[in-house]
Amino acid sequence: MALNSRLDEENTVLDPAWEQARKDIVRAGQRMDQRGWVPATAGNISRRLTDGRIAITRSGGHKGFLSVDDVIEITPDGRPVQQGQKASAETLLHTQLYAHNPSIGAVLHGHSVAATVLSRDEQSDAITLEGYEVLKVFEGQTTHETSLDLPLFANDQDIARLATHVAPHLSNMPVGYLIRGHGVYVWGPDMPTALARLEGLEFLLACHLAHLQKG
Ligand SMILES: CSCCC(=O)C(=O)COP(=O)(O)O
Ligand SMILES: [Zn+2]
Repeated sequence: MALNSRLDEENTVLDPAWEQARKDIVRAGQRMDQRGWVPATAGNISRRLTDGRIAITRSGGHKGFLSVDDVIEITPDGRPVQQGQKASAETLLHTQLYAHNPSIGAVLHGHSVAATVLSRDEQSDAITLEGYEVLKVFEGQTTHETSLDLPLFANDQDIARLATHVAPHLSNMPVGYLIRGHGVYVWGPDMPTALARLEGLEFLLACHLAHLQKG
C-alpha cells in the first residue's frame, strides 16, 4: 500500500488524488445546482488528474445531489474503465477538450436559462458579449472595452457528430461555447478556475438576455 493511501470502512485502499477529484466534482455540482444551472438531470462535470486519469459524472444523475460514487473513471477516449458503468452521454465533448489542450484540468457543462434561450435565438454563428466590466474575469482582459465571441453549434443527439463540428474551432475559443437550445461548455486548468469562468460567463449571458428583453 502506498504511503499516502488510506482505507475506507470496507478496507478498500483509497487514492487521495482520485478521492479529491471526485469531491471536487460533487462540490461543483452542488454549486451549479445552487445557481440554477443544472435543472433536473442536466449538465455534466469532469476533472483530469495530473497523472492523466479522467473523472466524470455518470449519466442521468442530478448534479446537485451527487455522491462520490456517481463520479466514475473514463479512458482518454471516453470509455468507462469499469464495466457496467455509464459515463455522461456527453463524455466525448469533455475528452475532446482534454485531448486538444493538455493544460485543461476541468470541464463544466450547464443548462442555464440564459445559455439555453440566447443560443436558440441568435441567428449568427456566435454571441458577442461586449462592454461589460465582468469581461475582465477572463485572462488577458484588462478593460470593459473589449468583446468576447462565444461560438454556437447546432444541437445534435449524436454527440460524436457534434464533436466533429466543434473540433475545427477548438483553437479559437478563449472561454467556451454554446450548443443551441441546449447549454454551455466551459473549462479551465483546475476546478476553481473553471467554476469562476462559468460564473462570469453566466453573469454576462444573463446581462445580455436582460438587455435584449429590454429592447
Ligand atoms: C436532462 S438533460 C439531457 C441530457 C443532457 O443534455 C445533459 O447534460 C445530461 O446528460 P448526462 O448523460 O451527462 O447526465
Ligand atoms: Zn447537456
